Amino acid sequence: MAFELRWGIISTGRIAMEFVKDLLVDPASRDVTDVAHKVVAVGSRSTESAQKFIDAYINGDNNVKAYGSYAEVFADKNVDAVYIGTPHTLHYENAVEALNAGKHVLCEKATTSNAAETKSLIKLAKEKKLFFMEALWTRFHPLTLELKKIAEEGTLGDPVVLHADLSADFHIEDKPLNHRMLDPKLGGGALLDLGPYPMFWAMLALYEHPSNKNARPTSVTGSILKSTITDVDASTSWTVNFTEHLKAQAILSCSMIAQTAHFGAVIRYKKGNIKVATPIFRPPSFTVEYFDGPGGNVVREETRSFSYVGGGWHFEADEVARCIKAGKIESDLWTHEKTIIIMETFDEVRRQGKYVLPEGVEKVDRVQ
Ligand SMILES: NC(=O)C1=CN([C@@H]2O[C@H](COP(=O)(O)OP(=O)(O)OC[C@H]3O[C@@H](n4cnc5c(N)ncnc54)[C@H](OP(=O)(O)O)[C@@H]3O)[C@@H](O)[C@H]2O)C=CC1
Ligand SMILES: O=C1OC[C@@H](O)[C@H](O)[C@H]1O
Repeated sequence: MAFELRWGIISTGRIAMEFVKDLLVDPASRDVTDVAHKVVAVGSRSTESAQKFIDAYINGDNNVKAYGSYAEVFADKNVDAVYIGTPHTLHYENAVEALNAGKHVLCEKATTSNAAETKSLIKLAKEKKLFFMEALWTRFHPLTLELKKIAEEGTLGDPVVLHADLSADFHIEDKPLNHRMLDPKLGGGALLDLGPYPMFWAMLALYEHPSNKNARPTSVTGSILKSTITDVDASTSWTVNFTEHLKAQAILSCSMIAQTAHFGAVIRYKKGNIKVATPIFRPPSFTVEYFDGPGGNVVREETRSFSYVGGGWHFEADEVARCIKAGKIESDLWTHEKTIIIMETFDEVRRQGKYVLPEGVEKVDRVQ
């Protein structure tokens, strides 16, 4: 009998819609039989919006509660886990409230405004013995699991350099100033929205590589180009070195004013490359190139492609359900530590690039 996780959703924006649509996909379509999902409540800043969301994406199911506040979702006894799909800078207070109400939490990326908030949330989750995870969905895709096996079985040797970019032209010139990509109060800009994905590939390929022995990054450099519309970052690049056990560097970038680059991520190993197709949040394929020797001539190339029913968010939902079923408070695949490292890196990039969030936005330890 599958363990059924009962979800409460807060917010009715684009990603909440994608996530809920995936919760409704039959787990059997992805060969999952141990866990299942049920949406029991949707909370929005207006009851009308919550009801519209239920009508549009949950087939108007009368058993799903429509609430005009997030607090009512947290208070609902039938909710086991809360999914947070609000803008980044609201995640902290939303997650604190959910955890204090005794709910497990899956929280969208960027987890919070800064690392101090993330650490504070994780401390609270531990105290309450509740599950907490950043919704880094790419980590749970079948493609990622397969790529990791190939990357770590030894033939390619250690990773040396990784390049990853995520850019998209958001046409910000046509957006209102309170749009979440433009408003500094909502943590607008490229880094907090798109940056988690280049950073994810660095974490997977470099941090998680067995030769790195879980060593944290040894240095970070960052450069920010501000938007001409508001004081958020339009294009950002950064490097992350892992030099304690590896000699490896990640060269990462993101932009909300450039078209998506033709390359996604390239991981360069001593004896080959892995090329991850774009878009790097949900790559359809990757190609492995094997070298003949030190000259770096490619002698063999293999491409693997992946497809499934749904958008790909259900894999992270399955992980949440499995962890909660097993009584875990964190995922082994996407640990609290990885989320903290990402947020610390973003703090440092913002510090170097002089992107300061407005007074009062960062609820814990404002970045100097
Ligand atoms: N994992 C992924 O693939 C993706 C993740 N994301 C992440 O999800 C979060 C939300 O992104 P997205 O869904 O695109 O954003 P949207 O603007 O589409 O939706 C955000 C929702 O948050 C709620 N909200 C609460 N307070 C505010 C506020 N002050 N301003 C605007 N909205 C508010 C609203 O719901 P209501 O009115 O019902 O309360 C709104 O619909 C971000 O942190 C982003 O990084 C985004 C896209 C993809
Ligand atoms: O998580 C995301 O992935 C896809 C992007 O389009 C989006 O802005 C971002 O939030």
